[in-house]
Order: sequence, then structure tokens, then C-alpha cells
Amino acid sequence: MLGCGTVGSEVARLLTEQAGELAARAGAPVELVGIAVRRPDKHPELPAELLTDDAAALVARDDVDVVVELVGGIDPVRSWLLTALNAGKSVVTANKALLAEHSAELFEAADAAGVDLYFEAAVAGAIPLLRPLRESLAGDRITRVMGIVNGTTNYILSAMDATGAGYAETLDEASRLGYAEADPTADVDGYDAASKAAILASLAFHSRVTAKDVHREGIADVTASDLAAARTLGRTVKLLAICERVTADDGAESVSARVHPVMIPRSHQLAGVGGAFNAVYVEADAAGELMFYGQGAGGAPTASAVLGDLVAVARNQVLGGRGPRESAHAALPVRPMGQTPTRYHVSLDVADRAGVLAQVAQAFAAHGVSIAAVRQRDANDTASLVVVTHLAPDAALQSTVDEIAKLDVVHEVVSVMRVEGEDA
Ligand SMILES: NC(=O)C1=CN([C@@H]2O[C@H](COP(=O)(O)OP(=O)(O)OC[C@H]3O[C@@H](n4cnc5c(N)ncnc54)[C@H](O)[C@@H]3O)[C@@H](O)[C@H]2O)C=CC1
Ligand SMILES: N[C@@H](CC=O)C(=O)O
Ligand code: NA
Repeated sequence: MLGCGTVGSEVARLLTEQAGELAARAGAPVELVGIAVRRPDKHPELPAELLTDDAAALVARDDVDVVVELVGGIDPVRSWLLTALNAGKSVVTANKALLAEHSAELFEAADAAGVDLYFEAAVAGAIPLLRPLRESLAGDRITRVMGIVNGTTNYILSAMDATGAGYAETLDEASRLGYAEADPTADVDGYDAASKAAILASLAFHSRVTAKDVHREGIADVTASDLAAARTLGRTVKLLAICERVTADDGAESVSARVHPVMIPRSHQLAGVGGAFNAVYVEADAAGELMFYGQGAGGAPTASAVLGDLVAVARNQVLGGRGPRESAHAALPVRPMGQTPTRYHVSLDVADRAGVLAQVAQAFAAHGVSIAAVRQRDANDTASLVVVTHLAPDAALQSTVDEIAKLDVVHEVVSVMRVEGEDA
């Protein structure tokens, strides 16, 4: 095992406590033969004879059949895992950052050596999600995967929404509870969710999607007043990962993958997903709509997914086989965000006089954006105007907002957010 922090310590505990049952399920003992950590002296709780600070040497040992990687980050982990795979050792990892950038080379190495590369813990923690996509739904045609895949930002947004708590104190609490990444900007700026979206889109659409292909916006710009405004409208704000199969008029298919804050009605099932919980909808032609829900972060929940993979790998080794390979045969191109159909919620403070609504409506019309609903509330000589659009290319919506912001009659663009799951 490489790394013994929040997740690794729980994996080590469960491997020890459940050794007998795991052996019975795997068909052979699953024995922890070594643990690489940065500072062995900081781990008096672990057997000293297992500890090393030399991960590369541990990976190379002859008595290692499987490498469980719980360090995180890209380098030097990438070279350790390639070395392991090239030497015929299966790999179990929770490292979404690495998989979202280098899965092609890792899968190729696993294929060449005929070994397993499993990573259920990398997306949505404890929730069985990747195996259902890779195996249970292999006979169906998935059209959409959408949900909350980052526990830290969901914890922060839930707390801000429920108590009006500040951003910084809530982030500290999420780090203390072991949800946040070593560098929590990976969570708040949406990098972690974007890595997960890349992994989900690759598996769902049998294509190669990397983190760079995912449009990414974090929650740093979501303010307490955004959440308060959403609340008065019966809505809330969630950071969603949305992966879609988009079919153009000529029938050509592409993949859209994005991560950004989204306003959803409080009646939406995702609105009730609080704390570090994750929830993901999958839509497929034959299956219809499926929903996966559970703990998306934290030591023990993530360790559950790691151990599930470890037992699967051990079973494969006992039987002399391996699990499913990468399936990227569809090779769908990635659609740029500007061409992705989205819907906007735009909240404006405008002058309260005749013709204002017409000017705002004209700006939407000029960009071919159709309006679904308008609400106006007056206060003295200004009015608050809320416009919700129908689906339009994201670039057209952005241009509309830019133009509206320049209108003399618009005092302030109070908030602009994409919406999901409502007509108005
Ligand atoms: N914490 C969570 O809720 C979840 C974490 N993950 C992923 O699991 C992985 C581990 O995350 P955490 O346990 O939270 O991290 P952590 O920071 O608590 O633990 C990292 C471990 O790696 C060790 N390490 C760092 N550099 C090393 C080196 N050069 N050589 C040997 N050991 C080294 C550290 O000593 C520590 O034991 C990451 O890839 C993370 O993205 C995935 C899902 C959930
Ligand atoms: N930092 C991540 C951990 C799990 O993947 C999160 O907050 O979801
Ligand atoms: Na999972």
C-alpha cells in the first residue's frame, strides 16, 4: 500500500480487522506486506516492519502482487503505477487526478501485462458507480450522467445554505473531517469534480475524455447572497458535474462534460443531498433513469470502495483472469462549452420605467435566446427582474449577459447561474 493518510489508514484497519472474511471472499489471504508513507516515524500505530518511505522499492518487491495507491497527485505516483503494471502487478487506486490525465497510458500498460486497474474509490467515494457504468450498463446506451461528485464543496454549500455560515470556516471544517484534498483549492475550484467528470464521461460514453476537456467552474464566486437569492425563489445552488451525449442535427454525436454551480429547485432530489454526500443520476436508453447516492468522501467510506476493488482483483488473480478492459471504442469528440446547450437564470436590478423589459427582452432575442419566464418585483425607483431562459448554446447566453450588463437601464447584474430541472 502506498500512502496511509485519511483513506489509507482506514484501508489498513479494515484489512487487519476483516482479514478472515476477506480471505474467504477472495479465495486466498489478502495480506498487507508493506506500507509506504512520507514519514514512517509519524506512524507509531502501524507495525514498524511494514513501514518504508521508499515507495518505488516497495512496488518493485517480488512478494507484492497488488499495489494499492492512496498517496494522490500525479508525479511520482504515475511512474510507480506504470512500474507496477509493467511488472504484472494489478493496481487499485483512488487517484482521480492521475486517472483523469493519464488513464490511456495506464490502461495500455494494464492491457499489455494482462492485469487489473481498478479505481472505484476515485469517483463518489463509497458509492458503487464506476463498476455499474463499466459492467452492469455495458449493454445499454448511456445518454447522461449528472450529479454531485465533490463532498467538500457540497459540505460547504449545504452549510452556507442551512446556516448562512461563511465560506472559510466551513472549508476548514471539511478539511478537518478528511473530505478535502491535500490542497483544498482542488475541491473549491472544481478541479476534483472535473477529474471525476472526465472519468465518468470516458466510462459512460466509451471515449477518452481528460480533465482538460471538461469545462470547469468552482464555487469560489458563489456568495451567501447568491444562496439567499436562490432561497427566496424556492431554489438552492449545487456544484454539479454534467456529462452528456449530444446529438447534432446531422446525427453526429459528441460528448459534453462540465462542472459548474447550478441553481436547482428545492424540490429537486439533488437539493436534498447534504454534507459530504454525493448523488449521481445516470440516464440510459433502456434502463431509463437511475440514481446512485451515498458518502462521497471521508476515510472509511472511501476505504470501502478500495477494499471492494481489492477483493475483485484478488478474486481475478485466484482464478487466473482479469476484469474488464478499458472500452474507448466510440472515440466521441468533445463538444466545446460554448456549443453546449444550457439554460440560464439571470437576476438584474433595473430602472423601474416603461420600456425596460422590452430592452432586456430584445437583448435575449438578438442572440436567439428564448425566454421561459420573467418575474419582476418593484422597490422604489428600481425593480428586480429575474429571467429564466430555454435551452440555448452557452456562448449565446454569455453574449446576451455581456450585452445586458452594458444597458443603461440595467443598474446591476445581481447573479447569473445555469439552471437544471425546472421550467421556470
Ligand atoms: N479523503 C477522501 O475523502 C478521498 C480521497 N481520495 C483520494 O485518495 C488519495 C489519498 O487521499 P487522502 O488519504 O485523503 O490523503 P492524505 O493526504 O491523508 O494521505 C496521503 C498519504 O500519502 C503519503 N505520501 C505522500 N507522499 C508520499 C511519498 N512521496 N512516498 C510515500 N508516501 C507518501 C502520506 O504520508 C500520507 O500517508 C488521493 O488520491 C485522494 O484524491 C479519493 C476519495 C475520497
Ligand atoms: N476531496 C474529495 C474527496 C473525495 O473524492 C471530495 O471532497 O469529494
Ligand atoms: Na465510487
